[in-house]
Amino acid sequence: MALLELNNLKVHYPIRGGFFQRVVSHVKAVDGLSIQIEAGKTYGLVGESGCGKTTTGRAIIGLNKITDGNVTFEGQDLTKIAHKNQHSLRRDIQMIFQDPYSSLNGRKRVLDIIAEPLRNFENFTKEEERRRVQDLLEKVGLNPEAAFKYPHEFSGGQRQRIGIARALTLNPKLIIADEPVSALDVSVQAQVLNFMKEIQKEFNLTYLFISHDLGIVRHMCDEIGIMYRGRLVEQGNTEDIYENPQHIYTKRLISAIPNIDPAQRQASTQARQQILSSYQQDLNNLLDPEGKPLALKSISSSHQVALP
Ligand SMILES: Nc1ncnc2c1ncn2[C@@H]1O[C@H](COP(=O)(O)OP(=O)(O)OP(=O)(O)O)[C@@H](O)[C@H]1O
Repeated sequence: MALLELNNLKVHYPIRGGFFQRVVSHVKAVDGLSIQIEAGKTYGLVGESGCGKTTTGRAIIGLNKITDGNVTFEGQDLTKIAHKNQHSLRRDIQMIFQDPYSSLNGRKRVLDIIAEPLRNFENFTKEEERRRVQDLLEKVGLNPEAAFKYPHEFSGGQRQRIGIARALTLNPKLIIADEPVSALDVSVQAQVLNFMKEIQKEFNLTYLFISHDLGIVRHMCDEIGIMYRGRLVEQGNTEDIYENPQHIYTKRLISAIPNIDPAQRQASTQARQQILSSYQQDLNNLLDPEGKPLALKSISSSHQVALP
């Protein structure tokens, strides 16, 4: 049984107009989307801006109203179960947002940001809460003292690690990562993506990975779905689709990735190896906000990022 299933999902936004602000039409942001994600896998939802990726992610966690179709998590239809049970099921699904600069509340300490989901679901004492947050900070490679600082005291990559720690607080089964690195510069992108892969095994996570970047998706995902105007035009095993795209739209997207031509691939792989080893050096030299070396894990060869 798939962990998450979308069955003919439709999300239409009403457009209002006229004196009485009546609904005059709809934007069919998602219009009949069906996907299945197996536990422990990463499914990439890919497509150009405006095709409905974010709307899909938000509908799964209940931030957007579903017009039709359903979302099934561990066999339970999220659109049908009682509100109380929805609440407990939704602790198993967390989201990492695109922009680590705006998605963390700048007026709250990191402790309060990461503890927020805990406060909605658990009755932890202040001491238990602090311990849990500081454990998570260590897991994401930050100093536990970061708990008492504010988001503006961290770099973009560090902030995204804080966002990841917040998503991990409740030990979720599924994480929806909506363009998790597109606001970061390329060297930091590699660190965050590799880190997401590392924690996937440790925390037994399943990812729905939303991105417009086919290079990154190829590195991250077991399966992909190519989305166009609210629907899938093609889905399947990532390598199969990259090697042998069937739909004209997929072919166009893939042909637009630099260095995807097999003749050039070997050279670009060597170039990537070189860039990655220099990133590794940068990683080793990374310091936390207090100038101490960060406890980062190394990039293993199986976790290499396809750089542009
Ligand atoms: N609140 C809203 N009201 C009306 N239309 C909306 C709303 N939010 C999104 N849309 C429209 O729905 C469509 C899908 O938007 P969505 O943000 O899901 O796309 P996306 O693929 O995630 O794009 P991007 O990569 O640029 O974030 C777009 O046409 C967008 O303009």
